[in-house]
Amino acid sequence: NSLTLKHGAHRLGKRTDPMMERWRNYGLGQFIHWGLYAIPGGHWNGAYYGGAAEWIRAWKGMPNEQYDNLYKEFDPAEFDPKAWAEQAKDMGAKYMIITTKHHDGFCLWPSEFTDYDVTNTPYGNDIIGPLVEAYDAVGIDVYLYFSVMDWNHPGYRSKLETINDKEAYEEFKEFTRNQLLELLERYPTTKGLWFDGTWDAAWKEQADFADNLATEMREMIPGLIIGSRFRPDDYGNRHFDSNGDLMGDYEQGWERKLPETYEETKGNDWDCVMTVPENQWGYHSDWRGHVKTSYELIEMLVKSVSLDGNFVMNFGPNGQGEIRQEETQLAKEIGEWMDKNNEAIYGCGYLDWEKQDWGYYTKDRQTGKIYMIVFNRPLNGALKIKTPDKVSLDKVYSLKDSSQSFVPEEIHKNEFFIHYPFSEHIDSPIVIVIEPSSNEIDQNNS
Ligand SMILES: C[C@@H]1N[C@@H](c2cn(-c3ccccc3)nn2)[C@H](O)[C@@H]1O
Repeated sequence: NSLTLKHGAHRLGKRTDPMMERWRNYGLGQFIHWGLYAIPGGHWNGAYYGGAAEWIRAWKGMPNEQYDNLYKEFDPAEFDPKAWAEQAKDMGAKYMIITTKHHDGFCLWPSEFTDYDVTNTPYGNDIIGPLVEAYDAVGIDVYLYFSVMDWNHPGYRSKLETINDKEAYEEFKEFTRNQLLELLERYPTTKGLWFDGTWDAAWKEQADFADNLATEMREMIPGLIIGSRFRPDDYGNRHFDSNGDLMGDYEQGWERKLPETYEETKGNDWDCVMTVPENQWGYHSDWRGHVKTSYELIEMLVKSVSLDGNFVMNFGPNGQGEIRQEETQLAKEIGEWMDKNNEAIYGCGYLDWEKQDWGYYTKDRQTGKIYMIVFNRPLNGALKIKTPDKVSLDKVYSLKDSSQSFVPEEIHKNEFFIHYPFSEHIDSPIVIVIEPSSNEIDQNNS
């Protein structure tokens, strides 16, 4: 039996409007984490910080007042929003999420409501506006990342214990509302907000405030897309309300991890946001541990799309506003693969055929075309396919060369082998297209 919630999910099932349709067909996105934390880049006073670089202020090796004076050094001479947008375009990203304000509270836009923003730095200019403009100009939709948690604001509290806490927090809520409405006012082409820093107990008590604020934001920009990490329900639950229903427009919980099965996605829209190293969002000058290859990132992208999600790869520009060489190389390699294979990504999603060891299926939601994206080729070159009843595989060909067609060998009822001649050296995933046969429709109509 379900609880009656005032501030639980306001919609069951997926949004079906055009803005959300556009969102679910993106496939690939770019996250950009940029701010004052890029200046120390994971080091301070010659010491190495092993945590996430954008969290360096929380490290005992970084005295708060020293961090809080970094804004006096912010002057990114190499910042080139057009170049960033061009690179993202070449990589094949369809949307970009930019940190407007991270947990440290520093604002990359001129905010009327705080002095802790770009205008009070040697650089002095708005960062967000030129980025929105540059990305809009190349047709990449922009989403604004906003951290509710704000270590700089005097009214911020992680929990509300005293009367003072509650009074201070009321000011903080007003400040948060003001900044969000200001962002939507200043950047009306933004398609949505990516909220973070909403796990605090204090925020989890703000169901009514957050619900009203979400309504207000959607009135300002109809169709605005907001994930499940923004608001708490009547009992402080985020992502899924106390009845287990998804709050917001898509599930936003897949941070540095991916679902394994379609069942885990609960049939919701979702995005996965992913770091290149194990756990660095902001710029760290000394990446340690495993740094993902473009092969791994492409596999995560394909896996996301095969389970009806979007995959968002993170970039952390340095204190001068440069994209680091490792990320430039990855963007180039991913872009090369996307140039040849994006037909199997854009506008595609989950296919309910049994997953096979060789890789992932995606299905074009418009045409019904099926794509086999092969990562693990069997030593005998035989790619197994198990189909539902009444499906025949009468048009199968290589995406790279549609004249290279295949005649599947039926080995059992609804079970086939495609014998792919893995003669030439192949070091990136190949895509085989299966065009749905019309006879299934005939049979349905027969
Ligand atoms: C999108 C990513 N979310 C931020 C984050 C994640 N976390 C976090 C906090 C507690 C447990 C697990 C993760 N804290 N901040 C990271 O700093 C980055 O912005």
